[in-house]
Amino acid sequence: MTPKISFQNVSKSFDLAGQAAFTALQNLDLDIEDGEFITVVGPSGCGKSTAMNIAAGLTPPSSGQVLVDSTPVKGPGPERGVIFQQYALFPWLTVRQNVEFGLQISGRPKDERRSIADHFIELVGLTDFADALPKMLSGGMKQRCAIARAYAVNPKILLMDEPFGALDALTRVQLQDQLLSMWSKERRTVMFITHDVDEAVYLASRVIVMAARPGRLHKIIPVDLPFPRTEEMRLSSQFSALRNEVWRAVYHPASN
Ligand SMILES: Nc1ncnc2c1ncn2[C@@H]1O[C@H](COP(=O)(O)OP(=O)(O)OP(=O)(O)O)[C@@H](O)[C@H]1O
Repeated sequence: MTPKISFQNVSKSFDLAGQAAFTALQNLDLDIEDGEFITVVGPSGCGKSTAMNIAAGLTPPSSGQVLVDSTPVKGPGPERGVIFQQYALFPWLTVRQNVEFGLQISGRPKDERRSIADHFIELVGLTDFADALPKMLSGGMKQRCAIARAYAVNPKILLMDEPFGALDALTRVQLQDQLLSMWSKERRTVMFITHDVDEAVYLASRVIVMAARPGRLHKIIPVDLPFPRTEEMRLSSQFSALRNEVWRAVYHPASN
């Protein structure tokens, strides 16, 4: 099967004034299958965001290439939705208007925009706040709105850079379940960066562990837990074994 996203020998260096170029990412080879949910973990500075930004078309690679559906990425595209840790909502638009925004740009008629937006607002549990402005929402609600907005434009790929990083533990767990439930209904290919080892194991079918200096792929850990994931699974011995394996790979890469 052709991978949905294919990193092919991707490297990125940054020229630092007066110093030798800094290698943020070195020779990344990674295939992500259509409909797959992968998480990416690794110590700070190992090139996770750099890799994602290259796939998003926001940063060009120094060498190598990323293919999406066998076509080299040359810039951002509507088939790739990007969600960052900051909510990036328009403060002067309501929840519904924020979610409709991307649909408006793509020229969808008004009625259609409204029904698509309402569908995704319901999916993320914000129906009662559809007419509220972002300033009236909690951090978790803003992030749900950002997710609904990204989903509404129907991207086949979601690139998520620590989207739940700023949230409290309970909201985070709720959003993880919501995201998985949307993913199973609306099957997308997801690349999700996180610093949270539990989150990495809970969400993914494979955890991609990166190492730093230079940023590179260290290990791929398959998560053999069935979907849908449940709260009981988090407490299982299989889950703890996986969590320990990921933890060791991230924090003790030399012995793994
Ligand atoms: N525009 C830039 N100019 C110079 N160096 C950069 C630039 N962007 C990233 N870097 C460097 O590249 C390395 C990788 O950064 P990146 O943001 O990809 O890491 P990360 O794994 O996502 O880190 P974190 O987990 O802390 O977010 C870091 O050392 C960073 O300082």
